[in-house]
Amino acid sequence: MTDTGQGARIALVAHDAQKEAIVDWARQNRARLERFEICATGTTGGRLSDEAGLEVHRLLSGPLGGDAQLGAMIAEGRLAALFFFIDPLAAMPHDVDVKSLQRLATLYDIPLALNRATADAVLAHIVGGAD
Ligand SMILES: O=C(CO)COP(=O)(O)O
Repeated sequence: MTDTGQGARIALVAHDAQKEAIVDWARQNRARLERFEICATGTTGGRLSDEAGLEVHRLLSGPLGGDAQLGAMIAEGRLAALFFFIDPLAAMPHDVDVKSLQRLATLYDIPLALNRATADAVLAHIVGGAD
């Protein structure tokens, strides 16, 4: 597993129906998230920056290659954890990219949170590692 210590790179991603939820979660956890270098897919990153005040490195939008960029980071050992608030009720045109990202996170044993409850648990875990 990639090191999750202070300053490690983490990624935040949310499908459209979950963007309010990830912004709300990020606001509530801003102090803890700021210990890390944050990457996000394009639209999610814009919202996190504007509405949660986080410093975010924005990648391409997910459907335009952002999920694939994150998958490459995982394969190269450059991502320590992935917070991916997925929409469980809608089909995505870029489903293959979504699946690929989840597969690579699983393959490379990256902490992967797919909903808010697990995001809380993963964040507590990596913050503990960063102390
Ligand atoms: O589609 C996404 C993840 O699969 C998220 O992309 P955006 O943050 O650009 O909306």
